Amino acid sequence: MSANRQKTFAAAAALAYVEDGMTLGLGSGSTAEIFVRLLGERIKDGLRIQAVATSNQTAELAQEVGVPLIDVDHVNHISVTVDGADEVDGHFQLIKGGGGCLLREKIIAHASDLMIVVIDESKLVSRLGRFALPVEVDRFGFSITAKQIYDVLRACGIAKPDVQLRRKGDGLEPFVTDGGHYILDCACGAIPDAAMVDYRLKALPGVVEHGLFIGLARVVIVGEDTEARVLEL
Ligand SMILES: O=C[C@H](O)[C@H](O)[C@H](O)COP(=O)(O)O
Repeated sequence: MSANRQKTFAAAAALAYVEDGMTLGLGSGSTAEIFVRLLGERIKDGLRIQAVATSNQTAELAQEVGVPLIDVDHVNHISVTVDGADEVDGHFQLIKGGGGCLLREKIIAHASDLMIVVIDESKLVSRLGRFALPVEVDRFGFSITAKQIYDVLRACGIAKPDVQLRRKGDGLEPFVTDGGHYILDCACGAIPDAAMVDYRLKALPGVVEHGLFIGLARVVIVGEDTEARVLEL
């Protein structure tokens, strides 16, 4: 069965958490995009909400499908954020940032009363790390930061980390985030202690943010072939 169908079940189930008058955080990526499109349909049917987007791409889509956006610096309170993930483990720890939107996603998730993660089944893992961990870094001295990240990952028990600068599709130019930073993708194989990696990466001056989301998601909705499974902490 297609991952797209599973993503649609998950995104549709997240609508049950949306109520009139809420300010929502809109995540990024293909699953969050399905949610935004479904939200647009509800708004056409009379739902009244406003939203803040976690990427330029999501903002463009929201405008296209009629979801009213509010400037992030005019938001007082965000009730619910709905976002995708690249990996989710049994403790609701996430890897995010496959699309390079992790910084804004984390800012909005952290400011929300509730973060709901919508995924297809393939994203559930017993241990994080099969997906390369994206780390957003300042462009200045990124090679120095890459070396420091390598050392941190080694110190966290990852035997052979591989830290690579993310490039655009053409492979020539570095990928640049909405915030103007580079992404270093860190292949780890498995991450034995995500909390330690979180803490130690954040201590590096060149690291702007990383894709480990720990203690943020409280609801995970897993799209399956015929329905969605809602997991709550
Ligand atoms: O930067 C991108 C985001 O963290 C996405 O939410 C994540 O990569 C999952 O995307 P998708 O739903 O397309 O698999």
